[in-house]
Amino acid sequence: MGRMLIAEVVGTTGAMLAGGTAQAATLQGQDLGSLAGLAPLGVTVGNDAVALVQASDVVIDFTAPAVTVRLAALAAEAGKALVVGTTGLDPAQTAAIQAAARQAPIVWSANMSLGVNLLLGLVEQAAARLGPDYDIEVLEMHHRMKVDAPSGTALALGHAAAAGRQVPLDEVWVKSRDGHTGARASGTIGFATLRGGDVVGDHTVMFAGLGERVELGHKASDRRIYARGAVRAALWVKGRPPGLYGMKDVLGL
Ligand SMILES: NC(=O)C1=CN([C@@H]2O[C@H](COP(=O)(O)OP(=O)(O)OC[C@H]3O[C@@H](n4cnc5c(N)ncnc54)[C@H](OP(=O)(O)O)[C@@H]3O)[C@@H](O)[C@H]2O)C=CC1
Ligand SMILES: O=C(O)C1=N[C@H](C(=O)O)C[C@H](O)C1
Repeated sequence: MGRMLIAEVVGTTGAMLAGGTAQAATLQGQDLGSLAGLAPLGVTVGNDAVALVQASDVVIDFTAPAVTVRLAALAAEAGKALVVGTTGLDPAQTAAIQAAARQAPIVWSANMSLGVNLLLGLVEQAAARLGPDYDIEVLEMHHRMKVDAPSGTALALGHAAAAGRQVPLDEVWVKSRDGHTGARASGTIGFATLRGGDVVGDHTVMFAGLGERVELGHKASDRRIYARGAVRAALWVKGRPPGLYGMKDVLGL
């Protein structure tokens, strides 16, 4: 995603690349433009997150949960805006982002695409309308390099379905199944995770009733949609008051 984000920032009117950090020693000092397959930009990879936050109006983060928590703290300290795409945060890490959003404007979304954010509303509506006689299952597939499961998007879809039913997701979720599970408990929301190849991101929410099944889904075929959404969020969040925002706010959905 880092490379995609560089290309998207450079190609977007009104946006300018202030810098970027990476972890790998081999990347330090390399030109960010060359890394992204563009002409050299004269801006190189660093490893100083404090300097990056100081140099930026908005920081875009697609990394790993521990990095996101640190960046959110730095953004809060400096009062700088942050866009977070990273998934797989645990409850304590989630609380840290929420706390940082009291001092800085933060857009946080498990999926920056327009299609998925539209789907979230449709799923909430379907869950509310179809009612408890329809069993809800969320199925997702991603590329073999993905490290967290279920995907952030699958969990967001689960939250949307739970909101439609007016129940907290963590009281009804079944994140995986194995062995003698017994019959499906009524009212639960199940998750199934597939990993393989170069799948960009497939999500399906099934509402399985007796005699029919409704399926709502989204298939991403180009990771650029995420970068495009993130840069749009960055332009939107600059200058906003502190708070935790979502793509729904950015897209006006
Ligand atoms: N919200 C959305 O729309 C989307 C969210 N994502 C999420 O974004 C995250 C990243 O995904 P992806 O790009 O595929 O993952 P990658 O593993 O390819 O990239 C993660 C990057 O984070 C960097 N990183 C890790 N630790 C540090 C550190 N301490 N300082 C600086 N950089 C660091 C790594 O740098 P290095 O290479 O040097 O190790 C690497 O470049 C995941 O959580 C994924 O789920 C992905 C796509 C869309
Ligand atoms: O890691 C990915 O690739 C993606 N991660 C996000 C998620 O966990 O939902 C968004 C998208 O599905 C791609």
